[in-house]
Amino acid sequence: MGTIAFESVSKTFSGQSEVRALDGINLAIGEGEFVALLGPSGCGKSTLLNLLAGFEKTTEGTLLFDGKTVTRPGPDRGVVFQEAALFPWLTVWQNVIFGPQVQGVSRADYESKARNLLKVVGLESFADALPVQLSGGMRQRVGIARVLAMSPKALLMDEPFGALDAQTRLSMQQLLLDVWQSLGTTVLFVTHDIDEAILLSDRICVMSARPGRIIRTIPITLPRPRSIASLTSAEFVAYKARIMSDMKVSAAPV
Ligand SMILES: Nc1ncnc2c1ncn2[C@@H]1O[C@H](COP(=O)(O)OP(=O)(O)OP(=O)(O)O)[C@@H](O)[C@H]1O
Repeated sequence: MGTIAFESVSKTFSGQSEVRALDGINLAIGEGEFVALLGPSGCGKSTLLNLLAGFEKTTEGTLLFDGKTVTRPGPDRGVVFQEAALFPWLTVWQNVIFGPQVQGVSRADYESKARNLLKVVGLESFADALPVQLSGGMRQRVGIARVLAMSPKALLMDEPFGALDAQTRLSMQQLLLDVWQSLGTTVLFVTHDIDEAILLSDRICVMSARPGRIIRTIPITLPRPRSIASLTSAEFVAYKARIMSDMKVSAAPV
């Protein structure tokens, strides 16, 4: 469960001027797979994720989640954005249990799961804190726990660590590797960051500038379980060189 299929999906935004954001996207993601979308700003990465989240509608093509056409948002697809959308007036614990409570899950069913999630994200001792008392990285940890508390079949992550400093970002990448390793949830992860895409994913889809197309799919076969130590392996560096060349990224002239 948690399978994703984009079949010839295109998206045009109409307004004063039309914007062809995505063109002919074909992408099949299997259960438990971790796929990164990598590409320049404005290439349609967020649009692709928003279609799958059910926030936007396709213009052409078919988009299936677990074999059913995506028509609206749903708890089977948990979305994590750059800034965790926490309720500032609720404690960490109340934020994490909010979704299951609203869904009518019984307290007995959500309580042990939520406690475990807080442990997994290293925030057991902050259960009673308010979001304002937390750092950006801690807030993002709560955001992830909050989404996972809904037991989604897929996690849709849109630059979730983009606003964090380099060191916090590394620790969040490690956390996500560990969470994914233990839960096996399907993940679609949007990023600009080549290192992040290689470290985390089973497969990287490189997108072109607008209109967004998938121009290259690169399987990443670095051994798992991975850790941030993988960032310095020779294999990792070889992947990076190849992707930089695919994306035509080169050192700026001095
Ligand atoms: N609601 C909208 N209405 C009109 N145009 C839009 C809308 N949403 C996105 N676009 C346009 O579609 C294109 C793709 O945007 P999108 O945000 O998906 O790109 P992105 O790859 O995620 O960029 P970034 O990495 O900068 O977030 C852009 O040109 C953007 O301006």
